[in-house]
Order: sequence, then C-alpha cells, then structure tokens
Amino acid sequence: MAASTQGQVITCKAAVAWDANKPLVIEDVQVAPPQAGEVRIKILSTALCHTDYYTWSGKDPEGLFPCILGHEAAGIVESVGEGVTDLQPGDHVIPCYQAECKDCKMCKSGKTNLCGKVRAATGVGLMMNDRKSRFSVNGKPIYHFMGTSTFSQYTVVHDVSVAKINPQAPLDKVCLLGCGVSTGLGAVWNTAKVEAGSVVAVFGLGTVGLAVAEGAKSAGASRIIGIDIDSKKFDVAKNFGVTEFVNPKDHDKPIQQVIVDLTDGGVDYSFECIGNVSIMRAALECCHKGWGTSVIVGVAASGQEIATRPFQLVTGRVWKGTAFGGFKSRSQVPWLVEKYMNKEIKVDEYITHNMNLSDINKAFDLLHEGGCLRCVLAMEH
Ligand SMILES: NC(=O)C1=CN([C@@H]2O[C@H](COP(=O)(O)OP(=O)(O)OC[C@H]3O[C@@H](n4cnc5c(N)ncnc54)[C@H](O)[C@@H]3O)[C@@H](O)[C@H]2O)C=CC1
Ligand SMILES: N[C@@H](CCC(=O)N[C@@H](CSC=O)C(=O)NCC(=O)O)C(=O)O
Ligand SMILES: [Zn+2]
Ligand SMILES: [Zn+2]
Repeated sequence: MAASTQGQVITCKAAVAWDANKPLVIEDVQVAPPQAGEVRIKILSTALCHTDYYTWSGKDPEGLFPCILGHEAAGIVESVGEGVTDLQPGDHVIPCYQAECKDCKMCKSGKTNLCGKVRAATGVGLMMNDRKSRFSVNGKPIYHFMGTSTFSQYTVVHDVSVAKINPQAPLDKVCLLGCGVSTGLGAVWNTAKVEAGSVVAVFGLGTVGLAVAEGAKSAGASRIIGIDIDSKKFDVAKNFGVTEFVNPKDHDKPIQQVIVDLTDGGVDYSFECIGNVSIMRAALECCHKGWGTSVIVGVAASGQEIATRPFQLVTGRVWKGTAFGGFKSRSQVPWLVEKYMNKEIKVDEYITHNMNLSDINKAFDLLHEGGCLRCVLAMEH
C-alpha cells in the first residue's frame, strides 16, 4: 500500500502559466498540505474552458502570473485540513469556483448563488487562512486561480468550494459539470426561468451556448435560434436542440434586426455566450418589447463596457447576467451529477477531444478551432 501523503508536501506535475500569452510549462510543483478549512484534491480529469484562455491571454483584470489555471475538473480528496468534517480522503469531488458556505449574508439571502466567504482571497490567487499560496516551484510561490487551479495533479481548495459527488460517476465526464454545461443549463432554468412555448435566441454555439440550447429544449421552448459566425457549428447544434441557425456574416442588416424580423417582434429570451459587448447589445435589442429578457453569460475583456439606449429597458426589456448558471455549487452540483447518471442531461456529447496534461498547449490551440467543444485532459500523464 502506498505511504500516506497526509501532512506532507506533495511534488507533482502542473501546467504553470508563468506569464500572459506564454506557453504553459509543465513543472514539478510543490503542493503544501491543506490548512484549516482546506482540502487537498488529487485531480484526475480537467477540461479547458474559454475562461481559462481569457485569463491566460492577459485580458482578465483579476489575472495574476505566475499561476495555475483550470476550473472544470473532478478528482478524489487526498487529505483535509483541521476542522473539515464533511469531507474525507477518498471522497469523489468536483472543485467549484463558486463557493457555497451556507452561512454568509449572500448564501443566506436566498437571492443568489454567489457566496462571500472566500471570494476576496480567490480573486487575488491566495488561500483565506494565511493569505498565501499552497503552490510553489523551487520556493517561488505560484498563484491559485478561481479558487480551483485544476491544471495540477494536486490542488488545494477551500472546503466551501468542494461538491461531494456520487463515487460511481465517471470523473472524466462529470468534470464538465464544474463549469460550462452547468452554466448553460442554469442560465435557462435558474436565471431566465424559460417557460414552455418560449422563443429563444442563443448567441455563440460553444459548450456554454449549446448547454443553453439543451436547457431551453428541456424547458419546452418552441423555437431555439442559434447564432454563430462559424457555420460548422450548426450541424452539431441540432443535436442540442437548436431549431434554426443564423450566421451574422450572411446578412447586411444588424443581427438584432434579423432576429426581430424572424420572430414577429423579437424573442422571449436571449443568451449571450461569447463575451463580446457588441453582441451583448444585439442580444438585448433582439428581445421582444414589453417582456423580452436577455441574459449575459459571456465574460468580456478588461475595460469593455456594455451600452444600449435606456429606451430599450424603459420599454420593458430586461437585462440580466449569470454566474455558474445560478447554481448553488455544493448543494446542486451533486444533483446535476445524478441527472447525468440518470441520462436526463448530456455531458459526453460536449467532449470532442481527450488528451494528456502534457499536451495542454495543444489543447489550448484547439479552443480556437471550430471543431472543439471541450477537451478533457487526463492528469496522470
Ligand atoms: N458566466 C459564467 O458563469 C460563465 C461564462 N463563461 C463564458 O462564456 C463564454 C462562452 O464560453 P465557451 O462556450 O467555453 O466558449 P467557446 O469559445 O467554445 O464558444 C464561443 C462561440 O461563440 C462564437 N462566436 C465568436 N464570436 C462570435 C460573434 N461575433 N457572433 C456570433 N458567434 C460568435 C464562436 O464561433 C464559438 O462557437 C466565454 O466568454 C466564457 O468565458 C463560461 C463559463 C461560465
Ligand atoms: N475575473 C474575471 C471574472 C470573470 C467571470 O465573470 N467569471 C465567471 C465565471 S466564468 C467561468 O468560466 C463568474 O462566475 N463570475 C463570478 C465571480 O464571482 O467571479 C473578471 O474580472 O473579468
Ligand atoms: Zn469556465
Ligand atoms: Zn457563503
């Protein structure tokens, strides 16, 4: 039997982003033991999300370097710190960038899934307990990212950020429930609360947009219009519930006008799943006067701002946003895993590529190719 690593520094492989836009480097990283209220997790599978690329590109105002990126993963608890009672070594878990302490003002409000307990620390790449990092390379501290840092074979996270899941669930699949798929489904079910018969527009048909389409289909939407500048996305999007396709490049008119004309005055709900502020405006303005609701899901670069004529809102359109689809992480990620196990939601269908951790730079390149939805990395190689 392998010797216990509890209380020891673990040296393992991790992909370190030493600087913005510079290729990640697979390093031997020292991972300190978890302190009070912390959990060390052996990450077995992690996927890449567009947000990892966004921070790596240097456009994230919270981006700090050097750091270990990654936030869509699954693994097994290796050890827990003092005071952690609801998790133990061997538990199968999904680390969540949106914490749920169940005790702070925000958790208790019943109005949001955002938790205030550790956000100040995770936003500056550190752990709450001592405001330090648990990662280092030859003594040099490496920042955490989103409170998860899953591009490492071992990571340390706050206990309030760990969802314990069914041990039967395949970790190389359900890792996707740590971000993109959950976000898209939740944007529809929790944030917009789309009703049966609704007409829906989805801008951007990556994993997040396709999960929006899947959520809208399950909510009984009558039309789901997918909008993307890459027409190759359209075939695959049909499998996720998209009923009609529009490529803005095929039209001279502004895309919001195209959608309004197609839908007798506008859609009931629209979702921006790109991170482009001009498209956020278009998504709002293609909504029906009097009631149309637009949800911003995409993350826009530092310095970008949204704009529209206030008249758009005066005349009844509603502009909203969503983080992690409004899901409460520790309470609801295990429920999403069960829905997957019961074949009530898709997950496997979003995985277009599988690679090893050592191939992570190739996996980042794939994010820009139309054919890649999610690439899952096996962490042991
Ligand atoms: N709010 C939240 O909690 C979350 C937000 N995100 C954000 O959601 C966005 C989507 O993420 P992924 O699906 O992983 O990205 P992705 O890059 O896989 O998909 C984006 C899609 O948008 C299309 N696109 C790009 N420019 C376009 C334009 N001008 N008009 C129409 N289509 C366009 C692309 O062809 C692509 O199909 C990103 O901004 C990401 O950072 C991701 C997860 C959670
Ligand atoms: N640091 C970024 C914040 C980007 C952002 O909005 N992140 C989303 C999750 S994106 C996942 O892929 C989110 O949930 N935000 C809420 C939060 O508490 O961070 C920036 O400043 O742009
Ligand atoms: Zn993500
Ligand atoms: Zn909280």
